[in-house]
Amino acid sequence: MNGLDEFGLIERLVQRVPSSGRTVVTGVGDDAAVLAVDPGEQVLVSTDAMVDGVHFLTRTMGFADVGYKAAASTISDIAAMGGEARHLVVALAVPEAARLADLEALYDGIALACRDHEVSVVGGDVIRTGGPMVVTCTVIGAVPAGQAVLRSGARPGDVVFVTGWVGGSGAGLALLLDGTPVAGDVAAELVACHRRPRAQLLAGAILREAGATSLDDISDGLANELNEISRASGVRLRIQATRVPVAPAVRDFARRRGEDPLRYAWYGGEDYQLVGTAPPFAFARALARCESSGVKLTQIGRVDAGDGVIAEYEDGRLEVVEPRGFNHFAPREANEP
Ligand SMILES: Nc1ncnc2c1ncn2[C@@H]1O[C@H](COP(=O)(O)OP(=O)(O)O)[C@@H](O)[C@H]1O
Ligand SMILES: Cc1ncc(C[n+]2csc(CCOP(=O)(O)OP(=O)(O)O)c2C)c(N)n1
Ligand SMILES: [Mg+2]
Repeated sequence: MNGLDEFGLIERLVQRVPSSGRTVVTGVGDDAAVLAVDPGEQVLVSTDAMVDGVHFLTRTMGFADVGYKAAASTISDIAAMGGEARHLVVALAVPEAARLADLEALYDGIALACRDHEVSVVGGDVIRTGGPMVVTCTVIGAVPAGQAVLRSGARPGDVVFVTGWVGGSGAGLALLLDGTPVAGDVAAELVACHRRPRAQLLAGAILREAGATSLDDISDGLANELNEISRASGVRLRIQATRVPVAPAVRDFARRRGEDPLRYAWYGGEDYQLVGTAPPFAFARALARCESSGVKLTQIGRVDAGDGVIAEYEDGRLEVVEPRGFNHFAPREANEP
């Protein structure tokens, strides 16, 4: 580590990231951070690990991308509760072969994600490992007391919606792994979706305020997340497949590979868009606010009594959407979109 010991390394890395904020009483440097909460709030906490060889390869991501995505994908869990993200704690397991410049690039990626999402780093841990690099981010956020949007509130009659475009990250990964020839701008867009996802904090807050009844972020694929909501809420979700906003670049990419573009939306994962439900009047309110804020929001279906997720295709075909998608403990071939 260029002659730096553990404490020198921590100092060097922390210098690169935003570390103060309105609610930071004591940040990096003591046994624990001291954080203020406003009256009438509840605290949100979530953690996610990113592992070399599982979540990224040197072939698919640079170190700055790894840092950015580790932070943004963790922050996304706060968006999925309708909350405000505030602080990040970063635990870093550093393999023997890592160079200081790699860790600095990783931290520059974390710093950029912190700025984009208005979050500060208030602590962490650095350890050496004989195994692969592991970056674990823990995010701390807040939500008005009693207003966090759970997965369990969907009710028959609600609208099912998704934010933004989906499928880009899975297609970007397929492109990085197999190198399908596509136009330069299409390739750049798909790769950016995979490497630099953004947490949908504004959309989450708008949807909470408008009265969404459930929310989840797309880490493992739309098929998995819809099934999570169906299971937690005890309802059936009926999805109109043609309404799923598969990104135009994904359609282009899939066409060249002779694939169904929808597979990247159902099973690709890591889009970090939000999927959820709301009563029709609440959805209309959210849609108006999203339009005036430049947030894309699309109705993709309806909630019925029953269970499971059903997709309706243009030709009238109905299909059960199985909760298949990324699963760490499934056989390797089951994790391909
Ligand atoms: N090792 C663990 N110990 C305790 N809770 C866990 C553990 N791993 C996951 N969880 C919890 O299980 C739930 C589902 O986890 P996960 O599928 O990873 O959620 P998500 O896809 O939203 O990140 C979350 O509430 C998470 O905090
Ligand atoms: C090299 C490589 N192979 C496969 C993937 C795909 N992938 C890895 S983890 C994952 C799902 C999201 O990660 P997870 O740890 O399950 O996040 P969580 O659901 O806990 O938020 C996906 C789609 C990838 N990003 N990179
Ligand atoms: Mg998780």
